[in-house]
Amino acid sequence: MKRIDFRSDTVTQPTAAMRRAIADAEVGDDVYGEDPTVLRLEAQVAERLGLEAAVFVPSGTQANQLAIGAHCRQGDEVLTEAGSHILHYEGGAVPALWGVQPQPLPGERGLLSPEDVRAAVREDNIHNPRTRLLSLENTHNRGGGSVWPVARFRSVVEAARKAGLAVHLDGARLFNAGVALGVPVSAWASLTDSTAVCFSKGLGAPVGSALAGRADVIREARRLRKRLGGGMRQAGILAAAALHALEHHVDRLADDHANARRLAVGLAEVPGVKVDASRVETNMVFAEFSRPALEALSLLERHGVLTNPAGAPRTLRFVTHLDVSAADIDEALGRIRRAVS
Ligand SMILES: Cc1ncc(COP(=O)(O)O)c(CN[C@H](C(=O)O)[C@H](C)O)c1O
Repeated sequence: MKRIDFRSDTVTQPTAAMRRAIADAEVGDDVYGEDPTVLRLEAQVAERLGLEAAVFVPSGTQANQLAIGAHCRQGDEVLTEAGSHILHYEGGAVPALWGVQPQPLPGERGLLSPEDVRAAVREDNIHNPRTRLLSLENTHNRGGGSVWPVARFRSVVEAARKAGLAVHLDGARLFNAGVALGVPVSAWASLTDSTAVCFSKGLGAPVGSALAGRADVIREARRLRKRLGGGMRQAGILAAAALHALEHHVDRLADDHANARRLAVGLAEVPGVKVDASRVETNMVFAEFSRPALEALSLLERHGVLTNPAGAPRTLRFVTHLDVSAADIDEALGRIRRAVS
């Protein structure tokens, strides 16, 4: 039975056209700054995000961690929403790599308010960690793929700036946010000091992310990347895939969003499954089952439908992507109906 894989949009496979772009890539030694394809990608990402510079990195996790290392010093504090990826899925890197204390702030579907930020910033007192950075996430993974309204994002960034904080955006799925609202990704990214974007998720590249930002931040991030062993040589073969993805796979994210809505509407009609289809904003569907999440996950897996836990006791996360079609959605719904009946 063909597996229908909703575990994540990280599972996408490079298309034949992308593989041709990889094979034809012009390359050089990127540690010497001589890989023309990496240089082209970094320039394009900076320009598209409305930021001064960018550095190509192997993963979204590394992009986020380089930002924290570049913005913060030991004993500093980073404010972030309580469900953020940097808190839950990066191996404790914030304290482990940088000696920085994360301060989780309860948000709603991953979004914060200016008041949340103002209330969390510590006064300058020798007892206190220094609140140095606000790290936001758009779309928000544990928030269900939620999108930040641009005006709200701007007001939260302004509150952080007034308090003297730098602002980082984990934009692993920022292109999904842009397609969902019909705005360029610079609408959010240009307001920040640094923004991470991933090519290896919905955009379908096999590997790679980028950190864009102020030139001084990216210079420091590049040094930290080398320190972490992230200096890559002929990385143009990976950058070519990212360039191909930026050219051919951004607009089609709307298909993933339509498939997510299709899945949500279908799941809402399955007995014993609870889904609020109106809350599906991008490529994620959070569905509550009438049994513990891991039991539901195993049951669906036995029927060839792969998912991941979503963080709540009975909820599974379904992520649509390049390798899931509308026909796959209908097939999966049939399998899920049979599985839970
Ligand atoms: C918001 C956000 N920021 C950063 C990352 C890290 O990207 P990678 O390190 O996996 O490239 C992810 C990956 N998210 C993955 C997924 O959703 O399946 C897992 C949870 O790590 C992410 O969702």
